[in-house]
Amino acid sequence: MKPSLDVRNVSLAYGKSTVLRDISFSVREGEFFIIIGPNGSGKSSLLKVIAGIARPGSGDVELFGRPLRGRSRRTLARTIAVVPQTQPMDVPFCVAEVVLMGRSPYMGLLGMESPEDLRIAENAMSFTGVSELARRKFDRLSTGERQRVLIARAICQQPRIMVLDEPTASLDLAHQVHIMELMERLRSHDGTTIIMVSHDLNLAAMYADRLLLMRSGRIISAGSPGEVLNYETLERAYGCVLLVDGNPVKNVPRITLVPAHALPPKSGG
Ligand SMILES: Nc1ncnc2c1ncn2[C@@H]1O[C@H](COP(=O)(O)OP(=O)(O)OP(=O)(O)O)[C@@H](O)[C@H]1O
Repeated sequence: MKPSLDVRNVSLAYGKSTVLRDISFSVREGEFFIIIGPNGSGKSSLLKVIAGIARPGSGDVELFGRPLRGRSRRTLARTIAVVPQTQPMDVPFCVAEVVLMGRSPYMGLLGMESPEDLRIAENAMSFTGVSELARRKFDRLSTGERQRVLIARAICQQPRIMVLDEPTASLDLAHQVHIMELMERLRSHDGTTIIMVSHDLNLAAMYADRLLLMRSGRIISAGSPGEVLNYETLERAYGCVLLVDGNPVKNVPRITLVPAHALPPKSGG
């Protein structure tokens, strides 16, 4: 399959601080691709570069073989949709209005929605299970509800690539699985490429076709969950003691944090 995303030798600095160093990888069309790594390793910065929000100091990004550089926001928004980290925000709109904003890259100069735009927005709300919330104020929703509304908005863009920054953070277990299943359905039904940042290694292992493990702005490892999630690589990346064994539900590694008090006493001490 052809790559939907090609990142070549990308570096990024904020002022004098370099946060991405010579990053290269590609993502196939319809792939579920998850970026993992410790805090501050550059995951969100990488997503910003991929989505055209941050411009790399050097290197190139291509979407479906065409350079990202120079494309207008409107054109870009028809190819790639971003679901940002959910934070409480002051948005004076109801859910239906927020979701419909996802159609703006397709609307005319007057910004009037067509019956087709409304139909797409309704389908997106139904897909993410937020139709009953349509008239509620967005900023009064729970974190999980807001997350699903932002995903519905992104779906309205009808993107070929969906980029999500920690979409399951602060969600309960059922909602975490729900969000991951929604993404899996988008991938398998529509062939949408899913690129996600996650701190949940076990969830990532269950859903990702491939993982990218970062540390200090560099790629430490990339490949299938089985290739990336071994304890030497993970302990090097995270600097803590982990147990890696087999997941009883799926044939992928399972990661368990080992607290200091659970370690056997050192012999000869
Ligand atoms: N706008 C900014 N200006 C200056 N430094 C920034 C900015 N955004 C991020 N950084 C720094 O860049 C580095 C990488 O941050 P980034 O948010 O990409 O990491 P991350 O892997 O997503 O972290 P986390 O897991 O904590 O969300 C960090 O040291 C951070 O402090």
